[in-house]
Amino acid sequence: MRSLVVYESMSGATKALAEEIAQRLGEVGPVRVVEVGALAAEGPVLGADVDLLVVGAPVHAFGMSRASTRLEATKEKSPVISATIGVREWLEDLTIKSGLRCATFDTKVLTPRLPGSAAKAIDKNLRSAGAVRACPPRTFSVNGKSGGLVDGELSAARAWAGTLIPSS
Ligand SMILES: Cc1cc2nc3c(=O)[nH]c(=O)nc-3n(C[C@H](O)[C@H](O)[C@H](O)COP(=O)(O)O)c2cc1C
Repeated sequence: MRSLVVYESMSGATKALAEEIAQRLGEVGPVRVVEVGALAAEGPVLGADVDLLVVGAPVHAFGMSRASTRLEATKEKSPVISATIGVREWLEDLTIKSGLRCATFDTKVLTPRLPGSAAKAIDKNLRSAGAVRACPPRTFSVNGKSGGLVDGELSAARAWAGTLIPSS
């Protein structure tokens, strides 16, 4: 199984999860983990050789980030990792093969627990573009806007990635 793990991240929490997920998926086949702006710079068409697409992003203002929320994030921490575009903008131009398996995740603060999901929005967009769900969207928790992952979330992400591997 060839996997592509795409992430957007401001201060590194979502990136750390993406790398953990990629490491687990790498146990069963080739995997690439890439920041969304870097991938978008390669063009809007996703390689036909990908079997599983995993996309992760932080929740900003109850959903996917926008240019304005990413600017706001730079006030929390600068420089940010995803400094060019976010998943929202990448999805606008994305072309994928029909039937591509996809899984989405997001990061959001543990307390106060706020409504809203980036993962659900990404999932909806990917399925509109022709992807099929490998599993429901998943949320992982962080300690405040740039306080890093809540303890246990890296191992939870690893376990979640394991559920994306089809049993042979
Ligand atoms: C501008 C901005 C808006 C945010 N809005 C929300 C929100 O609506 N709900 C929430 O739970 N967390 C919110 N957060 C916290 C982010 O989800 C958190 O910073 C992110 O998960 C950290 O991941 P990263 O290190 O990969 O950027 C917001 C953060 C920023 C910077």
